[in-house]
Amino acid sequence: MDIIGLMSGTSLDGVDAVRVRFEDHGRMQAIGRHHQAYDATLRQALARVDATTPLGEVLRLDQAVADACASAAQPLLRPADDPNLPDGIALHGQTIWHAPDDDPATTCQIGNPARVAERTGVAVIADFRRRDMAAGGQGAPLAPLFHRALFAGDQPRAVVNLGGIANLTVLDARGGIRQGFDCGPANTLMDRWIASHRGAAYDRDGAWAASGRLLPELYERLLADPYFKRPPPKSTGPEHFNLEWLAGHLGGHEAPADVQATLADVTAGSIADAIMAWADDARDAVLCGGGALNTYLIGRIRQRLPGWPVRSSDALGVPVTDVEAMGFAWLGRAAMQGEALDMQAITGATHPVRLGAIYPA
Ligand SMILES: Nc1ncnc2c1ncn2[C@@H]1O[C@H](COP(=O)(O)OP(=O)(O)OP(=O)(O)O)[C@@H](O)[C@H]1O
Ligand SMILES: CC(=O)N[C@H]1[C@@H]2OC[C@@H](O2)[C@@H](O)[C@@H]1O[C@H](C)C(=O)O
Repeated sequence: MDIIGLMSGTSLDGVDAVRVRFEDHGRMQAIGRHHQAYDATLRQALARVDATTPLGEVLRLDQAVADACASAAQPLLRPADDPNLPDGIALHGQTIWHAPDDDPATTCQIGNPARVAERTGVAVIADFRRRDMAAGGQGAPLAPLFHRALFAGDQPRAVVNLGGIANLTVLDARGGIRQGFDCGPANTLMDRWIASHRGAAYDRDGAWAASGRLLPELYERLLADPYFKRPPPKSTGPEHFNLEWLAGHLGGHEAPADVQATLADVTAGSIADAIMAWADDARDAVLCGGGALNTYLIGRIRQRLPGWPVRSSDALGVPVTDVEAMGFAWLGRAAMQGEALDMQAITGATHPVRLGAIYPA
C-alpha cells in the first residue's frame, strides 16, 4: 500500500509531502518527497488567523490550504518510475486553533479534504485529531506511535520532534511507549523573534542566537511558565507560546540577539528537563523536525545531556524533515485498514480509537 503523508506544521513554512510504501511484513520506505512552500500572502493570512477572524476568511483559507496540499502531492502521484496512483493521501491540514484544555476541548485543522480528493483523484484521509479529543484525549501529539514504529529497540530512547513546537516520545526497552507529550516551544518563538527584528523566516543554523548571550533572569522567568512543570498528558501551540507571551516577560531593554540566544536555551532547557523527568535512564536521544538542522540549538541540547549520543534521525536512516509527513502516512494507513490506535498513555484518550475520516477518491 502506498500513502502520501502531508504535514503543514506550526512554523507555517508550507507542506511537506512524502510518499511511503508499506509492505506486508511491516516494512515501510519513503519513496519520494516534495516540499510545497506557502506563498507569502497565504503564509501571512494564516499567521493572522485568531478568534476574531471572519468565518468567510477562514473558509477561503480552507480552500487555499487544500490547493497547496494538492500541489504538494502532485509530483508524487505518478512518479516516473511508478505510474500507479497511491492508495491514499493522509492530510494533516493546517492547525488554526488548538484548545485541548477548554471545556469542551476544541481543535481545528483546515485544508478541505474533499477538494484535495477532487484535485488529485485519490482518497484522502483527514481530521486525525478530533476523534482522540472526543474520546477525552488532548488530540496531540500523535507522532509518538509513529516514532515507536520507526525507532523502538531493546533500549529506552528519547525521540524529540523540533518543529514549531517540540514534542517528546519516550520509548521503553520493550518497544513500548512510556510517555509522549509536547514539551513547549521548539522554533516558533525563535522564528517569530527573528522575523520581527530582522525580517528572516528563521535563524539559519542558529547563527544569530550564537552571536548573543544567555540572559539568565529572562531564562528563569520564561521557564517558570506553569506549562513546563505540568504533568502529561499535555499539548500546546503558538496560541500560548507567541510574541505576546514573550513580551510579558521582557524588561524592554534586552539586546535582540541576547533574547534569541535565551530563546534557544529555553527550547534546549525545556527539552532536557522533559527528558530527565521521563527518560533519564535512556541515555540515547534522536532528534527530528526542521530544528534538528539548527546546529547551534543541537549544541545547546547536547551540552545538557553530557555523555548521551544525541543524533539526528538522519543517522538512523530517516531524513529529519521526512518524519512528520511519514507519520501521517502511517496514520493514514492505519485508518484505511480500520485499525484502532491506543493513545491512552500519550494523549489521555480513555480507550483505543480509529483516527481520521476517509474522503473516497
Ligand atoms: N538550517 C536551519 N537552521 C535553523 N533552523 C532551521 C533550519 N532548517 C529548518 N529550521 C527550522 O525548522 C522549522 C521548520 O521545521 P518543521 O517543518 O519541522 O516544523 P513544522 O512541521 O512546521 O512544525 P510542527 O512540528 O510544530 O508542526 C523552521 O521554521 C526553522 O525554524
Ligand atoms: C495541534 C497541532 O497541530 N499540534 C502539532 C504541533 O506541532 C508539534 C506539536 O505541536 C504536536 O502536538 C503536533 O504535531 C505533531 C505532528 C503530532 O501530533 O505529533
